[in-house]
Amino acid sequence: MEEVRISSAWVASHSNHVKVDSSELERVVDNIQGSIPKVEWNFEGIHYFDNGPLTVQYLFVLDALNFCFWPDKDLDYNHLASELKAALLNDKSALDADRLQSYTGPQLRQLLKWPRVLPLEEERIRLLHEVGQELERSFGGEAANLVKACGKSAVSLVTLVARHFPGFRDHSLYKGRQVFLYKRAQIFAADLWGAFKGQGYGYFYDISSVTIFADYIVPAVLRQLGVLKYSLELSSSIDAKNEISPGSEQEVEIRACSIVAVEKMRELLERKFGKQVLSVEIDLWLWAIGVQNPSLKHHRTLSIYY
Ligand SMILES: Nc1nc2c(c(CN[C@H]3C=C[C@H](O)[C@@H]3O)cn2[C@@H]2O[C@H](COP(=O)(O)O)[C@@H](O)[C@H]2O)c(=O)[nH]1
Repeated sequence: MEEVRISSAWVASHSNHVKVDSSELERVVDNIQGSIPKVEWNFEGIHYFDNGPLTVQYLFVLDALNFCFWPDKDLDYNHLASELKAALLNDKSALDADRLQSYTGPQLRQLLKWPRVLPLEEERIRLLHEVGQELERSFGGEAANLVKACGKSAVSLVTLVARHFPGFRDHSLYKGRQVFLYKRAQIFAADLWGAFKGQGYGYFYDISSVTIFADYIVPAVLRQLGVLKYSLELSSSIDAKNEISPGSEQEVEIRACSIVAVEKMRELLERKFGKQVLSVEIDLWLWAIGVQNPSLKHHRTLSIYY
């Protein structure tokens, strides 16, 4: 995703609150002796998988809702993934395009076995409807057709998803410029790649183009590793669990600098150790570290993008 790399690099070079610390980056890479620990996709064993188009539908709906869990301290991604799986095992048509268009908040809560209002619930419903309507209008109701239309290119898939589904257009304005981050659109491509083990619906000749998925866990891990350095003001705000406004300089810098840090890590792995690693693999390693550390302090932004 050239536009993600280029616009994130611009943010990093104009950043006021966040810096990528190259010497710490080198230390981290040396510590692991240039080998990114391998983390299996679905290491948690929570995802639906049947090796067919229903898996694609599942992953698309999952990534349409893959954002903002932190406002409810008991809710997390695992819950969403495993309850959507349970819903499909119980009723194979639960995520059909016509059904997606008719879910109400209480019905979604019931589907996810969640006892109270979900964070950003109205947005989740609006996005489910958007996915159902556009899948029906342009892709015969099936996310699998969306994937077939991308010609085995992850870049085309991300572009196609963003073009058809406004809820996936994860971008910001930073100092007047448009910055592209595309977290959920890119993670959809990566989830297909991971679930189908790079075969069939998961084969993309350009999977190396995908960047990390700028969420609230990976930046917190990079900060803990010392690779991201925050200003005193930003550090105190995050540690005090203050909310950071969506689209603020601080928020965009946190996300963009995380992308840049991992791209630099990738370059270093190649230059120093001759290793070619995908950003997706680094992402999964960092994310797995983060979710296994419940005391990790992450930034809190109300957003449908991550
Ligand atoms: N960068 C990055 N961010 C990711 C994921 C995933 C899940 N990926 C699945 C794919 C294969 C694996 O086996 C995973 O199961 C979720 N998130 C983000 O984390 C946050 C949720 O955190 P918590 O509130 O603690 O559940 C939220 O912003 C969510 O969007 C990832 O892989 N990379």
